Amino acid sequence: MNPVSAGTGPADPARAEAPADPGPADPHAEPVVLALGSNLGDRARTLAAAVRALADLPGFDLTGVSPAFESAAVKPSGVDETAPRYLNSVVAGRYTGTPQALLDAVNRIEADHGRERAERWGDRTLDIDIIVFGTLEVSDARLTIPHPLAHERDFVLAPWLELDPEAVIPGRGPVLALLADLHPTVTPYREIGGSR
Ligand SMILES: Nc1ncnc2c1ncn2[C@@H]1O[C@H](COP(=O)(O)OP(=O)(O)OP(=O)(O)O)[C@@H](O)[C@H]1O
Ligand SMILES: Nc1nc2c(c(=O)[nH]1)N=C(CO)CN2
Repeated sequence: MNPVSAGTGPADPARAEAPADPGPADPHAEPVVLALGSNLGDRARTLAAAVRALADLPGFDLTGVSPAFESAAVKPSGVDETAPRYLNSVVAGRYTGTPQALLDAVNRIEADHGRERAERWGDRTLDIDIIVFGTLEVSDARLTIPHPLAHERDFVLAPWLELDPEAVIPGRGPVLALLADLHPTVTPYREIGGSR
């Protein structure tokens, strides 16, 4: 089974006008899954803009965008019902660069959307985490892949499962089984996307 098997989810409406035949897939591209989150500002608009920025990224071929899910903010001290609620979505694609180059790119997209880093798990306009990068395992000062907390976050697993019912986190197991073990905190929101 393909550990990521991206591309089975709904297409991004923002790309509906793209040419129908994108040509053959790059054999060197790795299937990647990214988790997007926002709890400040116009969250749906920000997530849609982030999806478009990813689609425009050189070397990134967008293959799927999940519906958005809403949930209360998880803080280091636990669920904070007083904080602005999050919208989360998951994006699948194929990427030809290195994981570090993808991290640089997503950090730039976050910065372009006003992301500020003040406190751990602080409220944010946009967060983009790299969840998996093919079957690669990375552990260096800047990057841990698979994302070390993805398996325990239903705000990551629930949208990902919608996109890919066969998804697996290398070393952790099927997303379906991981999600079944969690107390559900998310509620469906709606499709993100929108026009440019
Ligand atoms: N898989 C990954 N995806 C994104 N960032 C990562 C990853 N692994 C390590 N990092 C590092 O984490 C740093 C902090 O990221 P960020 O501020 O977005 O964390 P956070 O979103 O608050 O927390 P969390 O990583 O638990 O979601 C980034 O600058 C990056 O170097
Ligand atoms: N509901 C929710 N809570 C969070 C989220 C998130 O995306 N959704 N992201 C965090 C740090 O990345 C911390 N807490």
